Amino acid sequence: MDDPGDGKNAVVHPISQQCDGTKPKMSSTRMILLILGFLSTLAVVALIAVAVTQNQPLPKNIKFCTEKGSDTRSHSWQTDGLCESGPLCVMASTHWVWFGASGVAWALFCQQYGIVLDAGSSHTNLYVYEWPAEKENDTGVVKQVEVCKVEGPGISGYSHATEKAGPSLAQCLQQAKEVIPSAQHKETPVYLGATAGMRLLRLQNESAADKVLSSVGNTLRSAPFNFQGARIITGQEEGAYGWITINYLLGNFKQSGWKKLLHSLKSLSETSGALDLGGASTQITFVSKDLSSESPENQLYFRLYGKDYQTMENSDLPDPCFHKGYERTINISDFFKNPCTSDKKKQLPFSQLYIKGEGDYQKCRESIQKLFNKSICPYSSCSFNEIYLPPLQGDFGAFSAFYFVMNFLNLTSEPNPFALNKVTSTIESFCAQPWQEVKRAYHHIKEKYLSEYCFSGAYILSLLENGYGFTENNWQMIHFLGKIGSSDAGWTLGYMLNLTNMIPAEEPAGPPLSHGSYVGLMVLCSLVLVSVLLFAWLLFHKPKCLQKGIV
Ligand SMILES: Nc1ccn([C@@H]2O[C@H](COP(=O)(O)OP(=O)(O)OP(=O)(O)O)[C@@H](O)[C@H]2O)c(=O)n1
Ligand SMILES: [Ca+2]
Repeated sequence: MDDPGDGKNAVVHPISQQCDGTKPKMSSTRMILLILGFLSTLAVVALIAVAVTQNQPLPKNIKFCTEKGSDTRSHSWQTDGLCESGPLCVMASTHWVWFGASGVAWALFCQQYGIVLDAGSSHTNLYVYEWPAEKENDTGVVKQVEVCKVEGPGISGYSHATEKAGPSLAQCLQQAKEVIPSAQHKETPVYLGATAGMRLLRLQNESAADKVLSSVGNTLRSAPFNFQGARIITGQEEGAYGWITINYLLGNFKQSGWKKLLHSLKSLSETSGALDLGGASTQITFVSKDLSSESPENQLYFRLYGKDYQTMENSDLPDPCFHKGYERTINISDFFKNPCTSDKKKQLPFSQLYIKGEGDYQKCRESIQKLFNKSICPYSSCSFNEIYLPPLQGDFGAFSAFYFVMNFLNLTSEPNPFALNKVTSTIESFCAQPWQEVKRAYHHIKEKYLSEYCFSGAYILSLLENGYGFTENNWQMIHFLGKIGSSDAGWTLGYMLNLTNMIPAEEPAGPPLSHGSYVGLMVLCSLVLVSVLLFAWLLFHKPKCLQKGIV
């Protein structure tokens, strides 16, 4: 700035030439005006362009509430018809959430819901998931808000009364209706996926399996939700969706992660493998360094059902995998009924078997080991039973029965997992406890589960060590997980993410600039505009003020 108090000391500046009464030449004034006009226009255009581009609606990611509804829970939102017509919604409830688009436009988004029923071999679980609609492609935003355990057996258990399979789900559907605001019911997708129990029933009795599916389909169709199908999923899908679930919940797909998932299989080594053990099947899923799969599915799936049985001379069957003092009677006809044992059917002179526990971990483990046939492998490496298994790699999240059993035995120590020898010795000493003692100590636990923890512990160790080849060295790469955050580890979340297109086919659409660059550019453009205007103002007003100073 020129010194207004002392004309002599005034800094000589093109503008100050006017203070001397010297008129600037017309051509240079016009030139300056032209430059100023050009710069202002440029700054205004840049400001508008940056703002418009940055705040463009992101088509796939945005959903608006469409109906008026009532809300019973603090994290759900009432909606208003205005939301149907455009991005501008009117706030009608204190529960509403407003998202500002950098001061240019405002929009309201509400919660979305999805329901998945996991129709397992032993039971059915209904899960309700919730996420803010506008963020559906962000990892970690989908959360389990409810789980309901269906009373009674798994749906495959209704093979003799197929019409009862559907109604068995009614109570959990009612619970879902209460959890999800009624305005959202119509647009809430509901999926049912049936696993090993139904796969086995389909092999045994296809028409019964169809009738069960049709019964559950009818019940789900008559619920107020958006029914999307009830089907039997393959073991490969179960493994893959379990893998998606845990990696989604662990945040391994965050931002660049989705890109990694889609574009660079190499960087997927940063994901966790998934180990699932159900009542009638088990899956291992992980990303292998070996990208050229020798096995077409590049995943492995196998069914394991029941236990090995021994030469039977009489109807007493000593079983080392049950506690000493434990007894159970089973019908031979039931035993040979399922497809995994039917080819071993024998004519026996008795109709029932009396299982008598021996509580011998070593013997139990040896019997189980015989299930894993490692003698033939048509590939460079196998788990067992001729199933391709590339070298193990990275961390693994182990859930379902892996978790139930390890959790019961207090062997799920995180973040410092127990060493393999500690796990083995714990299971061994648990198996050695007499049944009466076990029952007394754990009277609060369902007898069916309790009686099988010794077998399940030995089975898990056989599967992981002899089957998959985990050793003392990489055992601690296995993390036994029940939940991650508020969501259960399992295939259902991954299934829903896939079917609702929340696993984007390409990197999620986002604003072209990062927030920092956007703010920086806006500030820069604004500064240019302000400077230009200030310059223009000085150009036209300074003479007077300076003249005042000189007078
Ligand atoms: N609290 C629990 C719940 C289940 N289990 C046992 O864990 C096994 C697996 O249960 P789950 O994962 O629910 O199996 P499903 O999904 O029904 O079976 P699948 O996936 O094979 O269809 C069952 O044998 C059950 O006895 C357990 O020990 N403790
Ligand atoms: Ca399961």
